[in-house]
Amino acid sequence: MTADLLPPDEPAAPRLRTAVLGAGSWGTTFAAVMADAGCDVTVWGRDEKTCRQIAEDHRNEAYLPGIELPPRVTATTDAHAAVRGADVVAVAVPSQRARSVLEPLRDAIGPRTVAVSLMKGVELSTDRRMSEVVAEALGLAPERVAVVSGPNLAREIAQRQPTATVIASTSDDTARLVARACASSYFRPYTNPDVVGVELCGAVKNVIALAVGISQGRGLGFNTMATVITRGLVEITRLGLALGADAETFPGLAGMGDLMATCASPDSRNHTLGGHIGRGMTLDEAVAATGGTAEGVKSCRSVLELATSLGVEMPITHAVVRVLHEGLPVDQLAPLLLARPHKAEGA
Ligand SMILES: NC(=O)C1=CN([C@@H]2O[C@H](COP(=O)(O)OP(=O)(O)OC[C@H]3O[C@@H](n4cnc5c(N)ncnc54)[C@H](O)[C@@H]3O)[C@@H](O)[C@H]2O)C=CC1
Ligand SMILES: O=C(CO)COP(=O)(O)O
Repeated sequence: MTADLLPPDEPAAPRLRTAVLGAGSWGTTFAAVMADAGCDVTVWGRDEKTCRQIAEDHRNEAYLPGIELPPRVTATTDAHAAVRGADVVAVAVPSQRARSVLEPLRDAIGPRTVAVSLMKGVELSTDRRMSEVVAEALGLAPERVAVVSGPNLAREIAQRQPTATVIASTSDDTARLVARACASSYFRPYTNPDVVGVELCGAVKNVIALAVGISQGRGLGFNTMATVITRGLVEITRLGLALGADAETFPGLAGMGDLMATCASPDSRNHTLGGHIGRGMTLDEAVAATGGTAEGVKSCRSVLELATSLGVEMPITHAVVRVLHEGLPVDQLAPLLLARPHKAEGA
């Protein structure tokens, strides 16, 4: 409904001011999503040329070739200026870099600003989820932090193809503010109080997508893919429940939804990188050939550490760690998983 169609006693909600830290594919796309939802958006990026292109030409050719950005998206290399006075600050840098990007901004965050993690990783040095890193680095109470996670491949959303997502926060007010900042005719947010579950789904599905990519790179077909996805969801659920997540989150958009999108799409960096490994590249070659941020490469280790510390079995994640980081030959991955002792499906 446009402002002039509102009844006279219902004033239009004030336009939100938002910032996005990170001018890569998801940061730029989410900025466009928020602008299409009616926000004024400032993107912060490290690269001057990229910021100038976003602000002046309404494009980010390095990350979103051919996409025209809404004019309400601007950009700066001054992170303090970007976040000052913002109602919502969304963070979309590689997970392992988030703490160092955010800590210097602690004093620039306003007393009512809400921070949003768009990241799908787990910090290596601490095994912390990204919403925990965001809260710690910015000195915010957990209820001022939200997580956005779901089947959200950046390129499709930048083309304004319809999708849905999950906005998780321990505070319903925070989740609803973020939903208001990003809801549009093609982007439908659902709120969820289960931050732990939503966030783990986003991080671990990248590891499962690596495993699916590896199997496809080895020439294996749909039965293998379905097996890895289904058993992958079982291990995501097991870890989530051990950390207190809600069982209903896992078959939802952030769980099964994102697993399906990431494990099926050639746009997924994790899926693509897994394919390179399956076809015989070394990890360094695969990282270089893929480009962009494939979070599962690092987060598989922190996820496994987290699982081990809780006594949770995650055989697919463990196998991915062994192939990527411990020298297990890629053709040994399937035999390793299939040689495990037989058991009941629900055990
Ligand atoms: N691309 C996608 O479809 C989606 C990505 N995500 C998540 O969003 C996060 C960001 O991913 P993308 O935007 O896709 O990655 P990207 O690789 O497209 O962009 C990363 C951005 O971070 C910047 N960056 C790298 N190191 C930095 C540092 N030390 N300090 C500051 N900036 C730095 C890069 O210059 C680049 O602008 C990841 O956690 C990813 O899992 C979540 C949903 C969808
Ligand atoms: O998270 C994503 C889709 O929801 C993007 O996946 P990749 O990081 O593997 O490209």
